[in-house]
Amino acid sequence: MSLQLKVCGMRDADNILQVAALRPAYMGFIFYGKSPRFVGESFVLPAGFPAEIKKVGVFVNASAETMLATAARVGLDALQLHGHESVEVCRQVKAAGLEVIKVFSVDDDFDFASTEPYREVADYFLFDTKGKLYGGNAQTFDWSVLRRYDQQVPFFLSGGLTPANVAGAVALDGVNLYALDVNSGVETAPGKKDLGLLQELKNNSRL
Ligand SMILES: O=C(O)c1ccccc1NCC(=O)[C@H](O)[C@H](O)COP(=O)(O)O
Repeated sequence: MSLQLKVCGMRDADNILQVAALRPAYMGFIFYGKSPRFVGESFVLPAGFPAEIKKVGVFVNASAETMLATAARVGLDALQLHGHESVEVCRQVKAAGLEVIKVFSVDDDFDFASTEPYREVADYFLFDTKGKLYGGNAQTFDWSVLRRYDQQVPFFLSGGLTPANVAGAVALDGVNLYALDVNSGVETAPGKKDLGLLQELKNNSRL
């Protein structure tokens, strides 16, 4: 399986369709009211959104009921759980037929054993940089810690990816890397992706 790309934190209809034309495998929409990229309560996808791009709802400590209602209304394919969601919440999401991407905030001392309870209920893990915010911290972590991860669940790598550093992420070998997740590193303002930066990131990563 070749490395996949997820573009996260999309919001505006025109920008969504422009980025969709570059065909990332996943696009993420943030349903967390305290994020500067919050899509709002009545978000809908613009007409013409390509069916082959997986639509990911990003949530922080929301109830399974709330998330599943949003997923059904918007037509989401996957949920990215960015808070302290329990294994049971992940199980309910998976049982509803959605992909589960469980997020872990990583620093030098991160203990990958904390992911183990989630391995039966997560399709993917997402390793993001531990920072002040739940997500969108625009900082990388030391990717060499990923060598300590030896489980079967494939992961998204996230946190501070930019056109300048993405080649280093692609070059990580011997780790169970499934996809790269980009956000603020290709923005001109929160939620607004720059097509030139995104194309540069794609060129530099050959994604
Ligand atoms: O981006 C946000 O504002 C955000 C807020 C709360 C939870 C998650 C959020 N983003 C989710 C993502 O998947 C980001 O792509 C990820 O955190 C990396 O962001 P960045 O460091 O800006 O590339």
